[in-house]
Amino acid sequence: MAPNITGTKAATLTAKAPIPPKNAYVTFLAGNGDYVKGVVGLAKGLRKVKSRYPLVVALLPDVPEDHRKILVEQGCILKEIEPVYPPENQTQFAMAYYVINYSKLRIWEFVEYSKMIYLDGDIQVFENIDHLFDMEDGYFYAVMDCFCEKTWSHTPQYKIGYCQQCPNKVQWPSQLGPKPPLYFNAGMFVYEPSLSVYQDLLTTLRVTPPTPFAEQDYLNMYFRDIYRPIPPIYNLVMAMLWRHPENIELEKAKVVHYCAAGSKPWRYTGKEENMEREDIKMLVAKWWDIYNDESLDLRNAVSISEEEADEEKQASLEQILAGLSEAGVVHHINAPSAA
Ligand SMILES: O=c1ccn([C@@H]2O[C@H](COP(=O)(O)OP(=O)(O)O)[C@@H](O)[C@H]2O)c(=O)[nH]1
Ligand SMILES: OC[C@H]1O[C@H](O[C@@H]2[C@@H](O)[C@H](O)[C@@H](O)[C@H](O)[C@@H]2O)[C@H](O)[C@@H](O)[C@H]1O
Ligand SMILES: [Mn+2]
Repeated sequence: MAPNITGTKAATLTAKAPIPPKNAYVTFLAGNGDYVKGVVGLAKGLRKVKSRYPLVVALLPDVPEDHRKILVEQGCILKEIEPVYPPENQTQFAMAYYVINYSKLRIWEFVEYSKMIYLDGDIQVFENIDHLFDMEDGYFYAVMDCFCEKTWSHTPQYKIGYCQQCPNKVQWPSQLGPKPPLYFNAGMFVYEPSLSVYQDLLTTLRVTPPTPFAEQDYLNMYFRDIYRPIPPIYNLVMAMLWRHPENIELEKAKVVHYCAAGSKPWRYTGKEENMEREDIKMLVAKWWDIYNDESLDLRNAVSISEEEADEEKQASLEQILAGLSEAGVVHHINAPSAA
């Protein structure tokens, strides 16, 4: 017969301790190519900045076993997802491979996490951004994109030279209708997983004609009413360096997005337009410094932190003993047995 517990004891027993919010970073990996290097670099970069949260990798079934093993060894949490395809279409995507990027939508299903920061695999985090998880709930946070690269030549804004990064340089002509709403780069965003939003994203996608920037266009349309721009230091869209240098303070960039043509560090040749710039060479070298830093591999980072913990324990023990002897307390430490 269970004891009859009443009053405050019952209340304390039944009152559940508030469940702390579970946050995580998440990235997306598809194919058996070299983007896995981007994800390894990202995992090591987050470790270097001592982020408190894990990196989840949403990966397509075509990611091979050896790549998965490498990611697990770097401490990533792997979650296999099924691809998401847009409705039948004749769209000319800005890059043909963008069609697989609709699969990013699966990350709204990761409801074991209360808030997540999505980062493309071609992104590196050079300073801790954990504080972004503390921003007000209920909004979609991301950095504004730029319309000046050739990849935008299909758009009216490109054709008239309008860009949201310098809205007063070329006025938006009223005959083209309302000015385009603020538009974010979908390589980095702060969002809250939700099954109802996830279902609605997939349902709405079925009746939304695809457009050149694939899921980036779609996410901009879908979250347009709750989108809140955050400063470019949280997603330096590389082309900003030559398109809008007046909006960029490179030394303050906490997150760098290697999205300009030819800037992927693991494929960098320096031959494409703008790739011979000193700032690009510096950013690519910074990415490789982290990727090649073996002390940031999980297997080494753990042993180093264990060593540091032992050293700290030893130091605090010596401090306590010093304090005791100052107070005249004689203490005996059994010498380790000679055996
Ligand atoms: O073959 C590919 C292409 C893309 N991606 C993932 O999809 C993201 C978006 O593609 P990408 O960054 O190349 O687009 P960009 O930002 O350069 O336009 C990448 O960062 C990767 O996380 C991938 O894993 N394998
Ligand atoms: O699938 C569409 C992609 O669109 C975006 O790519 C960039 C890239 O194309 C640059 O070259 C452009 O200059 C930039 O504007 C554009 O946003 C996202 O970074 C990527 O994560 C993904 O959403
Ligand atoms: Mn990218």
